[in-house]
Amino acid sequence: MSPEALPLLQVDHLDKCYGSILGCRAVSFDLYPGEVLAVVGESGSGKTTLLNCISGNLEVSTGEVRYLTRHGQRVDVCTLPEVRRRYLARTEWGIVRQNPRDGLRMDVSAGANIGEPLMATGARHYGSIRNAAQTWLQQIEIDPGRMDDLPSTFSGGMQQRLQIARNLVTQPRLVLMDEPTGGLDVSVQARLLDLLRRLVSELEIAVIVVTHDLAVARLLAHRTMVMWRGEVVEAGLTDQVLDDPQHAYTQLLVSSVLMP
Ligand SMILES: Nc1ncnc2c1ncn2[C@@H]1O[C@H](COP(=O)(O)OP(=O)(O)OP(=O)(O)O)[C@@H](O)[C@H]1O
Repeated sequence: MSPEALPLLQVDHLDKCYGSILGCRAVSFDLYPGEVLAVVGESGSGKTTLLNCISGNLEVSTGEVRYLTRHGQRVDVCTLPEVRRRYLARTEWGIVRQNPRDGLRMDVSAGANIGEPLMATGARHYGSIRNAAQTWLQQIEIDPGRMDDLPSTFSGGMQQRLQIARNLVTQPRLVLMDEPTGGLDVSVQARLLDLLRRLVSELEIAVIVVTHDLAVARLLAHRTMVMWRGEVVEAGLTDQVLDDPQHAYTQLLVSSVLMP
């Protein structure tokens, strides 16, 4: 991350209410190119609401989400016409969902799951698409010999790695991840986290990762933001937030992990 870089994303006083229910309130932060931000907090604290507002999948109540495109144009995701938002989602963003089945096409092969986003961004040469799929399968430690197998024949951890490859193959600039290791065995989680850490740093992607697992924040994120009841109660460098929490809720969150 270069010190003079402009923020890739600027979230400014974002509020989201579902009728009378608060989703999130007054959320503001900047995210720089190549930076990984963890959003942590208990269930119902507003993490997914925030992520969905940032991706434009959920209409905000008030506030702005400004994104700097590859072409140097700053756009407000909240007011961007649907067609332009879809274009950005296809060409500049990735979204990794907790359940790989929500982020994969289960009725096409593993290779096609990786090849499709490439085709959607203009790749046409069958041989090079297949080569790229093969290289990515190797990257995510899946035997390229399984290229023509359906994702349903893969384990949960393999499916999640495939979803990650499907999202990263187009070299997005911003990836949003919602509990990417949730629902996996601890040993599978550790392997996935290692892989994510390597890929994110090699490809210099900016990431917002929503998690209730502080170990995920510790391993992946440069900065961590703590949410409680829809609001950000603490934010800073991950080590600082987790080793020296200032807010009572963060202290509780950190100490509850330390308890046997
Ligand atoms: N579609 C909806 N309609 C009404 N209220 C909602 C809706 N989605 C979320 N909420 C409410 O918004 C608040 C924040 O929920 P959100 O799902 O963003 O939290 P979260 O931190 O992501 O929780 P989890 O970790 O369980 O996914 C909660 O009170 C929730 O009940």
